[in-house]
Amino acid sequence: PTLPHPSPTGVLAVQKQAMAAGAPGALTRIDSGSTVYRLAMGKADRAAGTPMDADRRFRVGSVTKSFTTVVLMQLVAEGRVDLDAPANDYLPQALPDDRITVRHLLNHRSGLWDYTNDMFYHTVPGFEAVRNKVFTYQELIDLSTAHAPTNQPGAAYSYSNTNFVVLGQLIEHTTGMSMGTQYEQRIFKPLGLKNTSYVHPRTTLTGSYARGYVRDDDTTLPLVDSTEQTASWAQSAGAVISNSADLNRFFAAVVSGGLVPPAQLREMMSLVPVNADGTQSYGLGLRGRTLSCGVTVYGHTGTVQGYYTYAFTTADGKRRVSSMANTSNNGTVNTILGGTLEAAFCGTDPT
Ligand SMILES: C[C@@H](NC(=O)[C@@H](C)NC(=O)CCCC[C@H](NC(=O)C[NH3+])C(=O)[O-])C(=O)O
Repeated sequence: PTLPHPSPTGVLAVQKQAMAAGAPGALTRIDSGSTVYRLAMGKADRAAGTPMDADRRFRVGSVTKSFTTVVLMQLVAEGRVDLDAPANDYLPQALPDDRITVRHLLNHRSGLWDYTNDMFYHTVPGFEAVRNKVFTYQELIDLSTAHAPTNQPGAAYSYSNTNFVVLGQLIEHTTGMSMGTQYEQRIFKPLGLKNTSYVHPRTTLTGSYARGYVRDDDTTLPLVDSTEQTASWAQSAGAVISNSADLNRFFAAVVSGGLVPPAQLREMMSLVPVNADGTQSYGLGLRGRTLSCGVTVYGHTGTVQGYYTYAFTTADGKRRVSSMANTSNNGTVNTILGGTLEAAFCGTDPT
């Protein structure tokens, strides 16, 4: 089906609403065939008064999970990892349940508790306690397995950062190489993603970037500048830094088979509904969103202190959008920002 034209005015309306709800700034880039829309407003740096622009780098949070999945699926294609084998076959230290398969980690059905539930129960104190900390994968996994599982392996979908921390440990243990090197050699370099990096545990962003501001649980308190952090609590579940152009190029490459062979791509894009009306789904390290005009788009969302991200593509890679608002712990902003998908793919314009 041919898509409606993108609505740049619809994107601007969404970004304006996100700012009214507390985001210091927002940016969106749409690549639609050879047409590019770059839309930004508000501030990239509140203290300096620097205006936002659509090319600035930012922390992409869980969009990292799609990068980690590409590395893993390349290992599957190379015959080095079997999706349906017990994850314990590939780990230095066993998970409590041998029935957890590699696939369960990729589709959030392992039942492993998400340690961030405890870590960030109180948003700003939790963040301040870890922002300069460096964790090993095992330390994060141990925080999770101190809790009972949320479900039996395979029995239910339960989103958990722990799954992708285990996958980071699995990839490093299997290849003997760091995640950073794997991202660089298997994705960043081949695709020429010059604005994408994995600098864990370095805390600073380089080049032209947006600062991020996390909101306190007491919303009467000022925003906290959360730009510099090790992101070691997230690592292979959320520590990639990128920009809208690179994310759009990445997801186009994923769905057009430029990064993983057809068999593995089919597995990644096999979506299982995860909400009541089926408009939200999950494949392997990929979220699916079915929009009002009937199109299902593939990609991932991201939430890391100071940054909300949406990065999605059509199944054929012809139209992609990446949006970011530089605040977090503000569900209203996060929901509003999701409206850029409707504007970009369905031409929806609330004005
Ligand atoms: C949901 C999202 N997941 C991710 O991006 C991962 C990396 N982030 C999280 O799990 C949220 C960590 C806390 C953020 C903090 N929240 C709190 O501290 C809440 N008390 C904040 O909002 O900055 C996704 O997959 O789309």
